[in-house]
Amino acid sequence: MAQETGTAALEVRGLTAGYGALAVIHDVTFTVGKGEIVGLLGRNGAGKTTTLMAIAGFLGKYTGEVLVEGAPLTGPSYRRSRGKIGIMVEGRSVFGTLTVRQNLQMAGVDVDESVELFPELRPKLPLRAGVLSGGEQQMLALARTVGRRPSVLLIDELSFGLAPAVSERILERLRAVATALSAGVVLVEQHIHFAASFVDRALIMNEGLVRAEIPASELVARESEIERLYLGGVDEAA
Ligand SMILES: Nc1ncnc2c1ncn2[C@@H]1O[C@H](COP(=O)(O)OP(=O)(O)OP(=O)(O)O)[C@@H](O)[C@H]1O
Repeated sequence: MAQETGTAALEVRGLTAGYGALAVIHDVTFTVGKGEIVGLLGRNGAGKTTTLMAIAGFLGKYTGEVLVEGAPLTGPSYRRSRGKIGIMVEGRSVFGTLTVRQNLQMAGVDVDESVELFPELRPKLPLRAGVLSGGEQQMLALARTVGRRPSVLLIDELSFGLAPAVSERILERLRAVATALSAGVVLVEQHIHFAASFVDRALIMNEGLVRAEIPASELVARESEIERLYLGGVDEAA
């Protein structure tokens, strides 16, 4: 499972961020080890996507600190995200009219390495990405994101809209990639049962705050408590 060795892949300290003057997430603090997958769970609007965007530096000014492999991130957002952080927030971000091979090449990734990490893509290389299934497109989007070998991967709802068996295969590939690259992964996942199978621990967010940190081994047993306190009505979480 987790392969934390020495310096963490990602440290988020006291991160407060939002849109314009409106802070949406507050004092978010957590660490992700190398090779570790941390799930981010929460109801709609809890601040999960905002957390990923803020870590990647896409939200302008904020308070707090983000460190990748011990080094604080500074500088324009594009430099951060193109370097040590890979972020996938908009689902299937592939070019439908280009081939799978061209999609990989356009992302600047090594095609041979990509198909080693994602063997399912090898027979699809000459096909236009638009004819791939939803799951295959999601895998291609993931391959494009991880192909530059980032230290940190921020992934939003990889399983959204996919059949459970397809989601499982993609999440298995994500686990293999995290291990192969020693990358720290933050994975937004709506389904507690998927999270229990594929993350090492989960952060439960509610109203922009991290309310609990729960090991994967306890997620299913504590499902009803989590649903009641954090994923249910707003007032109940107080
Ligand atoms: N571009 C934006 N401008 C202003 N407010 C925004 C913007 N994007 C999101 N928000 C607000 O920030 C809050 C958190 O949204 P966010 O998308 O981070 O939640 P989430 O946990 O990812 O939800 P979901 O599971 O529905 O995707 C919500 O109240 C949302 O309305």
